[in-house]
Amino acid sequence: MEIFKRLQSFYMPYKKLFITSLIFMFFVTGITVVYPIVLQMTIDDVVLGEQYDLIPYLAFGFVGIMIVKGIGTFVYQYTGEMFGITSVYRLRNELYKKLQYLPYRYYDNAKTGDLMSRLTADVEGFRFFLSFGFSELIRFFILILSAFAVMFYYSPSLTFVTLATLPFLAVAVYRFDKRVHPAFRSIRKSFGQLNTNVQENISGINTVKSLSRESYQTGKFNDSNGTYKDNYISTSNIWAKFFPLMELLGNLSIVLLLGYGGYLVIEGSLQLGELVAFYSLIWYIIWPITNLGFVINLFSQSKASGERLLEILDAEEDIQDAKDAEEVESLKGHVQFTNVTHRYHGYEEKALSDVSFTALPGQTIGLIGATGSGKTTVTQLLARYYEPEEGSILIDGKPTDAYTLNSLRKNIGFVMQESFLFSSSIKSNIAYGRPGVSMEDIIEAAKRADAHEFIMELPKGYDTLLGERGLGLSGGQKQRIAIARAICTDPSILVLDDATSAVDMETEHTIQQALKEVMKGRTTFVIAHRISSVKQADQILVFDKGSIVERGTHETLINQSGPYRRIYDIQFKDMIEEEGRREVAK
Ligand SMILES: Nc1ncnc2c1ncn2[C@@H]1O[C@H](COP(=O)(O)OP(=O)(O)OP(=O)(O)O)[C@@H](O)[C@H]1O
Repeated sequence: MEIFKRLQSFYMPYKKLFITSLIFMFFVTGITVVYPIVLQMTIDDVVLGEQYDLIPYLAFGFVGIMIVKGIGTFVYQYTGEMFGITSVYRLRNELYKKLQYLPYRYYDNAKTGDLMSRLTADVEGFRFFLSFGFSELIRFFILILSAFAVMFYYSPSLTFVTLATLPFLAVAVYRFDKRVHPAFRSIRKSFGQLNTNVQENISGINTVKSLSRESYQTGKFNDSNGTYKDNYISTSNIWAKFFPLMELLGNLSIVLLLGYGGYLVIEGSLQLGELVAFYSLIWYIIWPITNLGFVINLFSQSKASGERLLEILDAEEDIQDAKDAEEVESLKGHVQFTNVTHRYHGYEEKALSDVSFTALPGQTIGLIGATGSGKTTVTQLLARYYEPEEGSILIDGKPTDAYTLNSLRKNIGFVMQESFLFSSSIKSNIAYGRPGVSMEDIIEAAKRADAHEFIMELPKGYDTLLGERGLGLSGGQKQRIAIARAICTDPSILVLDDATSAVDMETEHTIQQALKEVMKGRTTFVIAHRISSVKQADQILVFDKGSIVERGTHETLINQSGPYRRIYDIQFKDMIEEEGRREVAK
C-alpha cells in the first residue's frame, strides 16, 4: 500500500470522481444482493404460498430494478474510468517534466526504451488499477459481506458449513499474490529491455547496416524477446497452478451447501426458496474470492508499475538553482577555472585533475588532447551539467551556481560533433533555443552559419520538415543548422565540441569560415583533434589524462618539444615530408 500512498498526490485531487463511482457501486452491489431475495420470495411466498396475483407486480418490479441497476452501472463505470484517466494524465505529465529536469548523471545510466515503457505501459498498468481494480476490490468486500449477512439471516448453521472451505481459499489467494507480484515485476523489467533493444536498434540502424550486423541484432532481439516470453510463461504457470485449486475449493462449498442445505429442507428447518437463494448468494462470496486473484493480479501489476514510476519521480535532481541564484540576461564571458577536479559518479578515475585557466571575454580557447583526456568535461562543468568534486568555476567573477541554470545555459551555446535535430521544420529547429524569435532573426542566424543558401534550395525552404535526427540532410548541412541554432540564442560563451570533425575537409573549411563570423565577440571553447581547428586560438590548452600538460599560443607551443609539437608533427608529417622533398630537389 506504501506505493499507492506515495502516489496519492496524483489521484487524491480527483477523489470526488472516485467517491461518486463508489456510491454508485454500493448501490449497484446492493441491487445485486436483492436478486436472490426476490427469487426466494417468488418461490416461497408466491409459488409455494400460491399468491399468483403477485406475479405481474414482481415481474414489473424486477424490470424496474434492472433499469435502475443499468443506469447505476453506467455512472459507476464512467466515473471510475474518468478517475483513472484524469489521475494518470497528471502523472504522465509529471513524469515527463521530471525527465526534462533530471541531471545528466541520470541519463548516463538510463535506457531510452526502458524509460519509454515506464511512461507508457507502466502508467497504463497503474491507470487500469485506479479505474477498475480499486473499486473492484471494494466491491468484492461489500458483495461478500452483504451476501454473508443475508445468508446468516436465512440460516447461520448452513452459512458456516458452506463457508468452511473459505480459510483454505484465502490461504491459496494469499500465496498466489506472494508469487505473482515478483513475476509481474520481472515481466515489466523484461518489457523495458525489449523496448530498449528496439529503440537502440532503430537509432543505430546505420551502424548495424554498415557493419552487416543484422543477424546479430536479430539474435539479440530474440534473446530479449525470449526472456520476456519466459517471464510470461512462468507467470502463466503460477496462474495455471493456483486457479484450478481456487476453483476446486469454491466448488467444495457448493457440495457442502447442497448436502447440508438439502438435509435442512427435508428436515423442514429451511425453506426451498431460501436454499435456492443460498445457491445464488454463495456465488457472491466464492466468485469475488476466486476472482480476487484477477484483482490481486491487477494490484500486483500496478504495484510493480507504481514502483517503476516512483523510481523516476524519486530520482535525485541534484543540480538545481541555488536559493539566491540570479537570472542574468547576458554574461560577459569571463571564465575562470581554479584547481578543478572532477570524477564521474561511481568512477575511481579522475576525469579532470587540478585544472586551472582563465578565458577573457571574447577570447578563443582551444582544447586539444587525446580522446578521453577531459576536454568535453571542462565544458560540461562550465554549463553545470555536472558539479565538480573540487575547485571553483567562475563566470564573470561569480561561481556558476550564482546564476539560475536557465540563464546560465542560455548564455552557453553548444555545437556538438553530431547535433541532434528534431523531426520538425528547419525553422523551428533553428528557433528551438529562443521560442518566438522573428523570421528575420532566424534567417540572419542561418546566413551567419552559412546555411541560408542550401535551405533556400530545398523545396519548402525554412518550412522543410526534417526526418528523425535530421534525416534527409548531409552531415555538413546538419552542422550548419546546429550552428544557426546556437547563434539564434546569441550566447556569450560558445562551445564547439568537435563541431567539424564529422565532415570532409572542404565542408570543414566552409563551416569554419561561418564559425569565424559567429565567434566574434564571444568567448569560444574549441574542442578539436585537428591542430588546424585550434591554431588561431588566443590560448591552447593541451590535455592529457585529465590534466593540462601544456598551454600557450600555437606559435609558442610548436617551438616547444612537448605533446602539442608531437601532435603537430604527426598531423603535418606528410606536409613536412613533401616540403623536405621539394627542398632536396632544389
Ligand atoms: N558521463 C560520463 N560518465 C562516466 N565517465 C565519463 C562520462 N563522460 C566522460 N567520462 C570519462 O571521463 C574522461 C574524460 O572524458 P571527456 O569526454 O571529457 O574526454 P574528451 O577529451 O572530451 O574525449 P573526446 O576527445 O573523445 O571527446 C574519460 O575517461 C571518459 O571515459
